[in-house]
Amino acid sequence: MSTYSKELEVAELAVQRATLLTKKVFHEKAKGTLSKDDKSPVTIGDFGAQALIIHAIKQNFPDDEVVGEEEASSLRDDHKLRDQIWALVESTRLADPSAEKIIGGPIPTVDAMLDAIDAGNSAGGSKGRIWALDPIDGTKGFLRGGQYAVCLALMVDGDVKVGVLGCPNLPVDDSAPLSADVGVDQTDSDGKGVLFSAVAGQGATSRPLGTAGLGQSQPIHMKPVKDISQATFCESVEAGHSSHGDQSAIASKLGITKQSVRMDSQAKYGSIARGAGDIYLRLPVSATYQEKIWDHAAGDLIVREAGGQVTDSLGRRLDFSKGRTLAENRGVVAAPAAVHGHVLEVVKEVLAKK
Ligand SMILES: Nc1ncnc2c1ncn2[C@@H]1O[C@H](COP(=O)(O)OS(=O)(=O)O)[C@@H](OP(=O)(O)O)[C@H]1O
Ligand SMILES: [Mg+2]
Ligand SMILES: [Mg+2]
Ligand SMILES: [Mg+2]
Repeated sequence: MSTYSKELEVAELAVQRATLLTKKVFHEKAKGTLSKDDKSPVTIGDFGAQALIIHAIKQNFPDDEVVGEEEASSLRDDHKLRDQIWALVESTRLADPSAEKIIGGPIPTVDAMLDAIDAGNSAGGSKGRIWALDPIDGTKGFLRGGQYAVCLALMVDGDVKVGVLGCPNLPVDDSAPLSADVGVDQTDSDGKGVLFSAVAGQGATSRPLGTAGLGQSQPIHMKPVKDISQATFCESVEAGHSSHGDQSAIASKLGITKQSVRMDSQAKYGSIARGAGDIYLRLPVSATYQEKIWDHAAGDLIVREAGGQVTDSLGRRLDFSKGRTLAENRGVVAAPAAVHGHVLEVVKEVLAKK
């Protein structure tokens, strides 16, 4: 058995099961949305997916810790919302009973569900086995009908070893070109749904995120960039999450005339890892915001294992060992390894002029 094969299997199946739940909510008009203290949204889909994934981790690796985005305090008082989530969680099973068993079967009780959500409270850090979980990355995209991703990564002593991204609204086909509207008015109908995975030192793969079971996996690679002016660059939809102005200045300095592709979530990392896009730029808007580890851990590994390089805007590798945030990093620059240095020079030039 190769290293981390059990962790990869559990992570892939747990993410697949969680996407079955998020897909149900995606099609509901009422998504049980709450506004968190930082004013960002959370839905019954985020809570349910976090419960299912942490349950799968704890059944298989009881001593592992989890840094999960969500926590259950608001549900402990709001029984209506809690029961809505419980109904979803209870009704979400993998089609294959043996696969369902691998990820721990059903959650036994509503209290066990709340406890599973709250088990995502690890402080993170540089020691031991810690999973980083974003049950729905791009919640705003999820609510808008755009892209979103269910994201899970295992870190060992602060290094990402396994990364999985479930992207229900991206095309299955790795060779499908990135359409300019990939981030808006999306569906998860036929031909949609892809699961990206990587294990450190073992490459990156994609496979269909089928509802009946995971499809065959195949290796993915970033596209060699012959002429950077022809590159496709990806960025956030929300102007408050990354600086569209800086990113457009960087693109034009690189000679890129093509419109950027805007989409929510780590679907951006998956899209460049399989060569549908080339570059992901996330330049900081605020001097104080610290990126969260669950927004980057899986994508960082998948891009690097597909032949890319990922650093912050100062050229430092993303450091997942500093706790729940990337406290020592500023922004993200992800590109094929061969052109990353060039892109980074331009990033530094543009930021220096500010
Ligand atoms: N101010 C600020 N700056 C940078 N990033 C922020 C900020 N506020 C929130 N977030 C996080 O952005 C996550 C979604 O990032 P995306 O790249 O998908 O952004 S976007 O929604 O397309 O704009 C989003 O993840 P989810 O909450 O999982 O959706 C947030 O963790
Ligand atoms: Mg959020
Ligand atoms: Mg997120
Ligand atoms: Mg999230």
